[in-house]
Amino acid sequence: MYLHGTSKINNSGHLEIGGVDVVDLAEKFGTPLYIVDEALVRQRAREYVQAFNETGLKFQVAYASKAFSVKAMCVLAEQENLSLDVVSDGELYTAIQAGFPAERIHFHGNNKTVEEINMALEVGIGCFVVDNFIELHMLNDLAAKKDKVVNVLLRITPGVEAHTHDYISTGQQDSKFGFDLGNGSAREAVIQANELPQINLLGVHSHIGSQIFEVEGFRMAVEKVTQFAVAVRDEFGILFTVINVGGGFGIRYTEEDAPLPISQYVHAIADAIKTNFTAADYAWPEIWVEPGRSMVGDAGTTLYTVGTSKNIPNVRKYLAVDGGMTDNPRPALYQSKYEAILANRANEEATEVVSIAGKCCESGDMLIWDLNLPEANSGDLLAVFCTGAYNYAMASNYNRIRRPAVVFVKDGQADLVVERESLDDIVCNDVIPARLQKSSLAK
Ligand SMILES: Cc1ncc(COP(=O)(O)O)c(C=O)c1O
Ligand SMILES: N[C@@H](CCCC[NH3+])C(=O)O
Repeated sequence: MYLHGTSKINNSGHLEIGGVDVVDLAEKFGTPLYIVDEALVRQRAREYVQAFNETGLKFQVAYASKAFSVKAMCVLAEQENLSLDVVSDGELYTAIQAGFPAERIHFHGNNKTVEEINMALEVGIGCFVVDNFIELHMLNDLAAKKDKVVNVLLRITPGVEAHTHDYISTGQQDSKFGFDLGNGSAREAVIQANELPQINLLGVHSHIGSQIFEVEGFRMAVEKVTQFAVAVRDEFGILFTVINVGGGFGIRYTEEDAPLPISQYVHAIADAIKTNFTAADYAWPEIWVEPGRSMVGDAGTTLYTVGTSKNIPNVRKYLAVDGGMTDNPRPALYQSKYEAILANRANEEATEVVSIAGKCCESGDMLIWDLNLPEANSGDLLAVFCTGAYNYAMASNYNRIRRPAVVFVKDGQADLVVERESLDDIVCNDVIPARLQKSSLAK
């Protein structure tokens, strides 16, 4: 059994996270429950900041809030001196409501709306990561109406294919994101951005994919970006002062995963920047990164209550829990693998192999296939590890299932940061038009 961060098995044989017995958490907050190990999130943030401090480069570590965006997380990011990457008005609003400093917010997205851009202009965010020509001109026009000049990075697709799941590799040429480096559109974007009066071009952004375990892809991306920076300097005299290499740093979900220490990714990127820019006699730019998964992924644990089971002799035993693809769609989307234990009987020997099913009306609603566990009974607690990133963030109300609560645990204290949805929350946006109401139907 691999335990992340402050997780351990206590004297009662229960899983404990942040000094809190999860059996107590289940009693107090109910299940399913997302539990976030606050100390581990802070540790990850500090690993990034410390590693960058060692490089001597100017930097920003922008937490990719798409991984887990709630107000308490934005406060934590602020306290740890991170910047914030947002991709929608919802993520921006969450950050602003949490009091996150607007000037440290970077706005992403391949289809930002007029309303979203206006909102970002009004609150005065630090940087727009511009994805395409339509957005570039829209941003210039909207900024002109407010008499503002805005900082911009151009998102480019460097043509680097990360060795990861097809659906989450985004640096290759055939991608919906960004200006293509290979076909000249990135060059054209620089020319246009440079001519637009409200645009202050800082540099470029690239993101090669997610859950990446090697540094080679980042090195290659930096090399391509440097070549582009040099070409732009030599042709137009334009200098980039910021290079953003995105996120994608991998984490350990199961023993199959072998991520590198955060400092190794950081130093590889920094070294590549220094070497390439020095060789081109180019002043070192600031380096920005956007880690999401590696900031919060292994700090999250989802706690479920075991309900029913179905044994098909010589085939498989299914064990059903009170959540599923609604709180964790990743196994269904990406065939992602997770580790789990019986949290209230954590010291007991595994005696059988079971597959963990969710409660949705969907055969694909499986959380884990073939998990070794002690024989579980209804009422036992199952803890699934590494659910901090893209779980709450991607949760849905399919089957009108209520989204779970989220608690932060630290030093023996547990604090609710998101309340469990109520049945009233489920229907709160529903409207029955007058013509469908009972009185009109009766006519
Ligand atoms: C542009 C961009 N930045 C940052 C991230 C965060 O990636 P990760 O959570 O893998 O660090 C993503 C998602 O993959 C992204 O698309
Ligand atoms: N949502 C994906 C990765 C994020 C992609 C964002 N660009 C996951 O759960 O792994």
